[in-house]
Amino acid sequence: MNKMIDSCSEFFNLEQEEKRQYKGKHTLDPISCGTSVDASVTEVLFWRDYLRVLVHPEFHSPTKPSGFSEVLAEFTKAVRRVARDLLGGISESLGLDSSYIERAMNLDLSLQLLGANLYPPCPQPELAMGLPPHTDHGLLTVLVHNGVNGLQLQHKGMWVNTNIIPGVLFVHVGDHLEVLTNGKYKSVVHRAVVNNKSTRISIAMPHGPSLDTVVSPAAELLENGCPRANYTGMKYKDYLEIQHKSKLRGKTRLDLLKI
Ligand SMILES: O=C(O)CCC(=O)C(=O)O
Ligand SMILES: [Fe+2]
Repeated sequence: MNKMIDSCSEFFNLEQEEKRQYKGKHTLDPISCGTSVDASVTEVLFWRDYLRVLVHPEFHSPTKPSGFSEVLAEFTKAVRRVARDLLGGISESLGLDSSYIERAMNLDLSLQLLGANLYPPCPQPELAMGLPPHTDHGLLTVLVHNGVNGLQLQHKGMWVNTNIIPGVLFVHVGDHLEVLTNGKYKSVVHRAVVNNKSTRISIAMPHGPSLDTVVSPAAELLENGCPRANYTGMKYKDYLEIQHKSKLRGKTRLDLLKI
């Protein structure tokens, strides 16, 4: 985990020239990096550099810094194993077979992303935001950071600071687990704030279904006592396209699927 954080730090320290080749424009570009969120759709800038890499089902990696791709490959595999185990446990918690989500979401071809964020110290942190309030699109996101806090979760209308112990994997629920479970699991609205002392690095790894899976509430969950589906189905890939074009704000994209 520390090796992955160090490698991301080295990537962010590369010369602009070397990073320029990764100026991705489309949501499924294998590698993209830049500043803020996506300057083409967001007029407000955020205090953040990012690197976004598609790591599964096809593995991609920047070629520099040296050793990056080996560290990323190992991290990708280890984190995917954790996410799959958790999804097995979540299936059971819903009274379903432990392999239910794995099969229904076609996890052998699951979309897994590396989302690395760098938040440098900000002279006026009260006037800036690292990442605006949003939910993640996948089933689960596994997050680690370099020990500098900054992630806040929305709970009952209030922002709650997280205090993530270094070395711990922090996991939150994404939009598609909310849809699949018909709202039994709720995706978490979160944001990243910045500070004026230390650089923060976070690595978020969203795990989704396969791109062509149409996700709708599991029929098995609608049979017993829950009379109707609260969400319409949508292909995961189409949802990602919509998300890419919209401004990051709270749960607005999930509202599109609510019946
Ligand atoms: O930096 C953080 O803690 C949050 C990152 C995040 O929410 C994301 O990359 O989706
Ligand atoms: Fe997020």
